[in-house]
Amino acid sequence: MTHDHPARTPRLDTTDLARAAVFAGVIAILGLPGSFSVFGGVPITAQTLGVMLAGAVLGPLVGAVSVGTLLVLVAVGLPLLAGGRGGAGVFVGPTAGYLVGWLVGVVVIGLIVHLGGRRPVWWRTFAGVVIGGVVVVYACGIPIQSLVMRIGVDQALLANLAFVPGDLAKAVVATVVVGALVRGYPRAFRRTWASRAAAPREAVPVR
Ligand SMILES: O=C(O)CCCC[C@@H]1SC[C@@H]2NC(=O)N[C@@H]21
Repeated sequence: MTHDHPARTPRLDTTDLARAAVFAGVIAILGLPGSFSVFGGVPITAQTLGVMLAGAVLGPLVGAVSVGTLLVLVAVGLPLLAGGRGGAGVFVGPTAGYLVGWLVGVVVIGLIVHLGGRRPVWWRTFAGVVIGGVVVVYACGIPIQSLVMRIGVDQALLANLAFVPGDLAKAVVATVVVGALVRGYPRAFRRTWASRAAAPREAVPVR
């Protein structure tokens, strides 16, 4: 005899943590080419590509663990941000809002890309990385930048236009990479929290 088991609360296991650590490493490595400062101490950086990939591949929960881990390591002083920066000071500087935006953004990306627990399709991946990895990151970053630098939000917004072409290019690269992974290494997406949460309830034997 069997009956439906209530939907399981997905738990993080060691594989999830290992995957989160790998992507925290990917984001850190993408900081190695350095950064290009445009205006007011907010650099152009390839690390946002890593955030996009973390959300799109790992999903919202493991993606958040990945970015959260990187931010904790930065806060305790590891020089993991582009240009070899780190330390608690960055969380009160002009880029503080963007860093918070990475954490919120990775969750939004994961939720959109893995909507309904389905495998990523290109248009949802692109929409997810643009909304979570660009719109959400700017929405968190611009107000804090304007506060810290004591400039108008409109001025900060205008300065941020410099990031748009590069960030859209990163969104395209992230979409292509995720598409290639879906085709060539679909296992990469089997363990996302969203897909496990949406999995059909298991029929468990009643003893
Ligand atoms: O290194 C830091 O302290 C965080 C950098 C934040 C850079 C922001 S993220 C969105 C936009 N796109 C970029 O390439 N740079 C800015």
